[in-house]
Amino acid sequence: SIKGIDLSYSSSFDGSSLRIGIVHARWNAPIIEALLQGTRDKLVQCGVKSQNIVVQSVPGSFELPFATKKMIAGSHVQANVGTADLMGMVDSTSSLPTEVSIPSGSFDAVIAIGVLIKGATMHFEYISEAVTHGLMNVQLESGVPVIFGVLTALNEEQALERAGIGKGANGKGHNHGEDWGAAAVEMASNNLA
Ligand SMILES: O=Nc1c(NC[C@H](O)[C@H](O)[C@H](O)CO)[nH]c(=O)[nH]c1=O
Repeated sequence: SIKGIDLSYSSSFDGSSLRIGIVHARWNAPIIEALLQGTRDKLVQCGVKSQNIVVQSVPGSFELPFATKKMIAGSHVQANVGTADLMGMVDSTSSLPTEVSIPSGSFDAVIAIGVLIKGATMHFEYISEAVTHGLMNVQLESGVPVIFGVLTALNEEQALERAGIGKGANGKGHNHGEDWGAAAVEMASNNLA
């Protein structure tokens, strides 16, 4: 489609050998949850194994660049046991969730997800600008693709529509998480080539 990513092309990438990180903010949680689900579904649809998807949350979008940098650098992240098991770092007697250190170079791409909604002050503009530049810097410095999954909405309805859960007259909208999942598989695959 003209507006979105040409999904038909990106679905030709095989995600079965990829390890993808997702860092998401917790502000506007219901919208985050929908975006996270859309992202996960698309990753799995592209062949990424669920145990190779490591999800970490941070308080808000302003924390996304720092957490993304740490995830790429390799540090203690709250990994699902599947990933830890895969790396042979956790015995089966451990309880969930497991804090393990994921070695650097573990992720082929990281998706940063946040929902910024304009309030009455300039807070929104400053965070949006800082987060956008921050994530771009992490990507260029690390050489690991960072997918920009931050909605910068002027009102809640705009955000809901972009998470595919809109309530407006023109329907529910499109879940942009699907585009981010497809972009992650494409960029990660090309980065390995
Ligand atoms: O203000 N609105 C928002 C917000 N503020 C918190 C900020 O990201 C950060 O967590 C704190 O400033 C602490 O550093 N974070 C969001 O993800 N969306 C918003 O809409």
